[in-house]
Amino acid sequence: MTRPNDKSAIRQDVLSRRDALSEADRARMSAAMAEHPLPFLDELGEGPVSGFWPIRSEVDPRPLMRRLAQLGAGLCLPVVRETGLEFRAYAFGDLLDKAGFGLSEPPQTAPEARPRVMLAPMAAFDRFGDRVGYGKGHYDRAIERMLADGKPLTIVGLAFSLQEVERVPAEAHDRRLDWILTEREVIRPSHL
Ligand SMILES: Nc1nc2c(c(=O)[nH]1)N(C=O)[C@@H](CNc1ccc(C(=O)N[C@@H](CCC(=O)O)C(=O)O)cc1)CN2
Ligand SMILES: Nc1ncnc2c1ncn2[C@@H]1O[C@H](COP(=O)(O)OP(=O)(O)OP(=O)(O)O)[C@@H](O)[C@H]1O
Repeated sequence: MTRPNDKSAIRQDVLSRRDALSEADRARMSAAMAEHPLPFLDELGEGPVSGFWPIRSEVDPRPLMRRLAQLGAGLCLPVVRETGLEFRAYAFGDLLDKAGFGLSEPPQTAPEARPRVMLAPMAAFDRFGDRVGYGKGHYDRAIERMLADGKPLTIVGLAFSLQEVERVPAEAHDRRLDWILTEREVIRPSHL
């Protein structure tokens, strides 16, 4: 049996571990994460990559986003709306709006985008490809909505290796990750 509380206990535990990292360590590990051979390069020609603008002690996906942009990928970022997450185009240098929780988001004038590859923030993850987010179900619902158009979506979870747990109590609505990137490795989840 999986109760929602299992996830919040894991979230709290792992986030306090992540908060204990120094800013210098986070920067070093975020840079290392961008240096791996990337298994989803073929998909880059098919549509934009959604990144995110880091908050608090999150992994910083921007070194990886820069590399992807240099490889020719278009980028987009999430925007929180009443109706759920929306993705809007972003290029380095564009201005972002400040939003709640320390978020930075593209303005409503930026064109809407449907990512082909999604870099997903995670509070915790396991090797089976299950993730825990901030508990709002934003990403779970956005993934559901995107897949409804029948087109492919490659979901890549990003986190520091110390955010790995033995097993996330996954629920029916959770979509598994295709890849996981940490500062140490590229993980192909074993979908058991
Ligand atoms: N960088 C980044 N951008 C993102 C997300 C994310 O996880 N990371 N999101 C992913 O969905 C969406 C924003 N969702 C968020 C939902 C809740 C909180 C938040 O901080 N909530 C509570 C509790 C957090 C906690 O457990 O520590 C709070 O601050 O009180 C932040 C972002 C879209 N953009
Ligand atoms: N596809 C979905 N459709 C409807 N409700 C959903 C869906 N996905 C998640 N939810 C609801 O959202 C809430 C949070 O879900 P969950 O605990 O899985 O969030 P999370 O994985 O931590 O967050 P996130 O996906 O935002 O990173 C739950 O109450 C869940 O029922």
